[in-house]
Amino acid sequence: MTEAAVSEVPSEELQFRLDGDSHWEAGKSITARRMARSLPRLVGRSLQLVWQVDRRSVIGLLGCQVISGASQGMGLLATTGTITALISSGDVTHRLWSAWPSVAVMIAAAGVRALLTIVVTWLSSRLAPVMAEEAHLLMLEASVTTELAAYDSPGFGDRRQAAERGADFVRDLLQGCQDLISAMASLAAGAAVLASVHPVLLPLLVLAALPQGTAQVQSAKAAYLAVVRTWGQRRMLSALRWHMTEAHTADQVRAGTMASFLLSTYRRIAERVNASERQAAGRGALMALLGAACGGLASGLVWAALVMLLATGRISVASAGTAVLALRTVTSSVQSLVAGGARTFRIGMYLEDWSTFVDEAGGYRLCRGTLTPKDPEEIRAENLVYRYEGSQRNALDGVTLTVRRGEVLALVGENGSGKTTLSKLLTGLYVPTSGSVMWDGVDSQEMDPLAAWQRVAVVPQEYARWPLSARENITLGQPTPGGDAAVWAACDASGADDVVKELRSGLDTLLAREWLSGEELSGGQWQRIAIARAFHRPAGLLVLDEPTAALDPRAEHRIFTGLRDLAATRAVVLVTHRLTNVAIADRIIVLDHGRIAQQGTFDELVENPGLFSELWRLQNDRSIPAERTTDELTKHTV
Ligand SMILES: Nc1ncnc2c1ncn2[C@@H]1O[C@H](COP(=O)(O)OP(=O)(O)OP(=O)(O)O)[C@@H](O)[C@H]1O
Repeated sequence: MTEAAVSEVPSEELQFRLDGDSHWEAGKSITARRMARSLPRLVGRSLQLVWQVDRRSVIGLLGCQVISGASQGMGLLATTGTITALISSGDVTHRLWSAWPSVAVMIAAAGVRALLTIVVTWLSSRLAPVMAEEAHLLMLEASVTTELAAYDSPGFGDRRQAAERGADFVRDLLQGCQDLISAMASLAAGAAVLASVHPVLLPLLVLAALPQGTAQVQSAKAAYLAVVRTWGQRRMLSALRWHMTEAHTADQVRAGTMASFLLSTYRRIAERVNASERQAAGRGALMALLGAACGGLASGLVWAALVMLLATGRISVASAGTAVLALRTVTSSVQSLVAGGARTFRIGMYLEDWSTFVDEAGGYRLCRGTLTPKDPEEIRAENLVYRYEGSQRNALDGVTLTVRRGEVLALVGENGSGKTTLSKLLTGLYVPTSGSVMWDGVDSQEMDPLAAWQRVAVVPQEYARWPLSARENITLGQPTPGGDAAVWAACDASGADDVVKELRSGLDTLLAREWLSGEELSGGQWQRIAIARAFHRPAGLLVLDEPTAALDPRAEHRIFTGLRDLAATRAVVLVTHRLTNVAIADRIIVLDHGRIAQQGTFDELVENPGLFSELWRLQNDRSIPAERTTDELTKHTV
């Protein structure tokens, strides 16, 4: 695409923002007060997480912080004793002897704090990775228990991505909480000492911290919003990175000489993301400047108050000395508190995304019935309507059909006519928008979905190439009582036996050459493994969606000659464009724009005029090659 062509693209297309994306709006409405209210809950949630994995370390951490705060208070109080002894009358030796106990307390307090800091660092570094892993696991758990339809929903990807980022931040939250607790402990110790010197000093100090606190919270919010605003663009960058570096597109990037186009597209999007971040950084710096100016003025007021108190004789010189030290402690703890609070506020926003996703599974938690189905004898679709979320039209519109055990039902039709969607509804992967799918009279929505899917075996158009052993690729980690004999039987029926026998360690061979020095298979060999996977599954409903697209004629023939035997104990739904293959089916359903256009046996459909016979004629039209004579073909071959 040329630069001129790019500039004509509507700007909303370049945002990669989805319809129904409420994240941005939600982000904008975050207020410091709302966050302050939800922070204790989020901190509680993280503590609960860490409590589950290592409660002894949590108790240790909290204990260390309390003791550290107490020893800091003792050290500060001992300062008054030290100064009083040093400035009292008498000879130097006597004054030093009187100061000694207070000095000993100060040294001991500093020693204890130094030791505790090391223990806290050790405990935190043990806990942080465990917490992060646990947070990711909870998120993965939520992801795999969503309805499949979630993945068709605008906004779900955003929520999942936000939750993933939140899970990354859980580790930082621990550090944030540590800093907060430690700052609070120091503050409490310093504040107690300061209040004992004179009660007016403390409120003045809190006042001095407020402008900086507000500024930091505002710049944290601006930084968060900059990330949310560019969410879609970041996702596009990540997709481009994936496509530019992974093996599955490496040949096309090269053969299509796409490298410079992809790099310039990446650079252009990255620039937009950077611009947004720069804007947020500028806003943050301005806020910090304002906060520091106001905070500086207020701090000056505190010091002036201290001087006034000393000058008017309201506090002694020793107390003033203590107050100076306490003020420094309290000032630095208030600053840590404000900075830590703002950081935790920012982390909290990400954590809110994670927490909401984990609680609600992105709004798509599987929530159907509890009935445990058996292998179905009969599956009936009644007036089935399905519309993908965000789509303007129905993918299926009023489909009624029945498929029984022992039967092969073929679904044919042009691209986009609804075959795959229908097969996903029959297996209970999708629930209908209206109408019903009944397994032996039980509505698919009333069945326990996991129990129902155990009764289903699917060869999808795009099958997974799991980076696992050949055996696990076939059993999907669920071996049957038949063990390896059952695996070999499935391989035999699918033609995967020839593939597995060639592998260096047979079924034990790792099929992940690219990453893990295993062996790699060709496209057709992978498809044989995918078919073996479905044949191995003891399921009453077998769905084959273009199962032989990558197979050679011998392998394809083997599959279709064995299919009737497989159908003896199963209901088989076959989706294919190769109409010669559907001759094997007992019944053929022809779909057109989501509706049933025709149905019948192969012979009936071929003989009667209609969509099927038209497609059949086109597929068997030899007129194009027939125009070239055998001589011509031979000439080309030579
Ligand atoms: N995830 C999705 N989100 C929105 N619309 C979708 C989605 N998947 C499919 N569709 C739409 O639903 C309709 C039916 O698609 P489906 O995949 O069922 O067709 P198909 O007959 O299997 O096509 P093909 O022969 O190309 O595999 C199409 O118009 C398609 O655009």
